[in-house]
Amino acid sequence: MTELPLLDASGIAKSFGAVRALTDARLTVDRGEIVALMGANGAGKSTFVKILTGALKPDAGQVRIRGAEARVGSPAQARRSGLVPVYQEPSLIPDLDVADNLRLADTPVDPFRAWVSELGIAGLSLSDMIGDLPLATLRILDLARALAAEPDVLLLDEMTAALPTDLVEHVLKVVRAKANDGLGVIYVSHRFTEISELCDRATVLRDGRSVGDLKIEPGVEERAVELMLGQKLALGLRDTAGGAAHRTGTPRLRVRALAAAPKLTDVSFDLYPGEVLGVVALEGQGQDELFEALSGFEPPSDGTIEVDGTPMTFAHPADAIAAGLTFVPGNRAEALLSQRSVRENIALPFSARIASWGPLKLRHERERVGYAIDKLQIDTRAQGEVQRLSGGNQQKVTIGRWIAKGVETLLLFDPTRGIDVRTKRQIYPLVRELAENGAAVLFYTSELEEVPLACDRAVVIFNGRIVDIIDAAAADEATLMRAAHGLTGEDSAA
Ligand SMILES: Nc1ncnc2c1ncn2[C@@H]1O[C@H](COP(=O)(O)OP(=O)(O)OP(=O)(O)O)[C@@H](O)[C@H]1O
Repeated sequence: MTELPLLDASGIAKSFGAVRALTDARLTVDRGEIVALMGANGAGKSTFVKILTGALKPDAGQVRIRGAEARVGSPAQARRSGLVPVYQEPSLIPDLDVADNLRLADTPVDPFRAWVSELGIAGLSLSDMIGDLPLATLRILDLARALAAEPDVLLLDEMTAALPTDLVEHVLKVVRAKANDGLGVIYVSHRFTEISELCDRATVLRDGRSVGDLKIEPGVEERAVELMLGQKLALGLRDTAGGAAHRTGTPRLRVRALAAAPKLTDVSFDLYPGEVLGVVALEGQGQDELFEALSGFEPPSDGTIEVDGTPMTFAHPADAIAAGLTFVPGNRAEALLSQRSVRENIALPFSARIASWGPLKLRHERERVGYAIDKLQIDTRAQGEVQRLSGGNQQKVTIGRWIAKGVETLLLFDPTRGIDVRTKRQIYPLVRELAENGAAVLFYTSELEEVPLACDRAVVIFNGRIVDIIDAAAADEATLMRAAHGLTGEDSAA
């Protein structure tokens, strides 16, 4: 007799007003199985995960656990049924410390601490304030909390989207080991490399409907994309030629011996107009401090920054903005006015010049906003409030703003977090177009495969210093990975 599936959800439907997020979603997970839930931005993945874990009530459908109807009417009920999520956005309360957050959710402290260190985070104190911790650490804490609850089915919604490669490796190892012990896992991700490394099977959603199941095997990627999008898409090619930058004359940004506590020790580079300069680093090598110093959020402790040949001191974000430096933070919550509309959010930078608005400018603004929405294919079905968009569509809004407005110097910190494969392919040429129109772009990405697709060169930061500068168009992931681990030249050949 074949064993009943651990989890079996079928016929799930959910609408938000006029938006039909799910019409007929289904999936099954067996004991010990890791199932990828795939779909383009806005396909309904997060809504599905929220329904399965009691955060949303479905309009229709059935959830069965080992063949018996399951009660998932609230998060507590779902948890008692063994279904435990890590949602797409960090769920810990920023104004409380770690210990208080654990108390609130009745999380046992010792297993939590054991999972935190197993997952690669050292030196966490229970008195650390959540609001002071980097996004990547928060994601690990969310996962450690979920594992400490001893689930039967773990639902991970883009858990790794903000994680650099080394932490991703820890997560994949732990999840695989738990599955080997019998845990069922639902794994939502836009990262194919992780899905093919980790998952046994994929189930694909398109426009709120389950459209197919695929066994993960070599060559499955193309078929998965076709199912997700309803059309074929060429993968793995750079769409635009590189080398728009002429690295002569005065750089837009000249950084020398920049240091910022605790991790940035000595970084020097030049960024030229017309150039997209990648930044490659594993978790906590100083990249957060570099972007905070350049955007005026945390003044550096040492070193110099010149913009177009003029020395600058950024004591406040306003100083960096006045010098033409635009920062797009990795944490979209910091960048968006969540209760305002998509259009208002994209038009935000225009309103800085409100005094000079006339009818022509307004029309120009509307056209530019429309252009960005169109170019990024932002799903505007729930456009009245940006917080109602899917995660990937919110991320597109943070970028769309600068596509609409145009920029001099753009500091992008992991800009494609949670964005689907098709839109990523649309974003790289748009970033390159900004550069070709004279912008200088600094582009940190936690996804190494983006470097050759988007950048001209990449600086590799290890231990707070630049250890390598790589010609990006030719850089493969293995080369970048070795460099990110601090292995260059002869070391890496060994
Ligand atoms: N509270 C809400 N109110 C209105 N619409 C919503 C709400 N939550 C989700 N939606 C809409 O439901 C649809 C599906 O969103 P969902 O977040 O489930 O997509 P997703 O597949 O997880 O996308 P992504 O890959 O971008 O995270 C989207 O059109 C979204 O705007």
